[in-house]
Amino acid sequence: MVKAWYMDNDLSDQRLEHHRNPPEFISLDDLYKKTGVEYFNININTFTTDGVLDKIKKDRGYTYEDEIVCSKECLPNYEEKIKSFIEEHLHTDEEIRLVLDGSGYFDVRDGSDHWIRIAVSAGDMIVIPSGIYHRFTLDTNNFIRAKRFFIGEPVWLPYNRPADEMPCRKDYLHKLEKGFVDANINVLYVLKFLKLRLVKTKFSLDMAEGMIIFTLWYIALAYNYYK
Ligand SMILES: CSCCC(=O)/C(O)=C/O
Ligand SMILES: [Fe+2]
Ligand code: NI
Repeated sequence: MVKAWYMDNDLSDQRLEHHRNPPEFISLDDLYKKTGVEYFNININTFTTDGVLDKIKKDRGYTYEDEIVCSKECLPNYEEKIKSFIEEHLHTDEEIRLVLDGSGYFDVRDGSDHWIRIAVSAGDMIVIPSGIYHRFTLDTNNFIRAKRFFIGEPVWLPYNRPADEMPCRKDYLHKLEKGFVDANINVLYVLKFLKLRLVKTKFSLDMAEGMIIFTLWYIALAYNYYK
């Protein structure tokens, strides 16, 4: 089960946990609010048939998938790859991983540039937004097997920090400033308010529902246009 915490500033072996003293854990809600990192819990025993992963893939347009195994035996150019994963970097696209076996740490920077460590193991699926500075390391088990997803043709290229002038970085900072959750909460408040008003003005519940679906559709269109 995933856990996330703020890291200490100790630069020794990155495969260790690196808790602060005392430890400062962070909930998945706060992780999303502070970084935009999303989390899904997937049942790895049933995911090929239960439809949960299929729905996520369909909703989010993940058209490509493959598997990566990080271990000395299985990863070509192991030392080099492990070194590049732990370098602080960003990508122009989301980094989407579903852990099937083993474990590891994804570290992401929050808005104040502090490292948050996300400990992932089997069943943990995380979506790291494009433009966020992050890194990956194996833990002391030295093994992880994960699915990688992508929208369209995969681009794995990391851009090491500093990459502050990249459009995806500016875009990410803009989203961070606006607040990852506030936008969703605002929409929910608007819809709740709308439903109350419509029902109060003697609209039938069905018509109110219809108006809300129309509003949602309109908001989605506007969002896609302006994002
Ligand atoms: C478990 S996936 C290996 C790490 C990786 O692919 C990546 O891009 C880290 O930033
Ligand atoms: Fe990455
Ligand atoms: Ni990467």
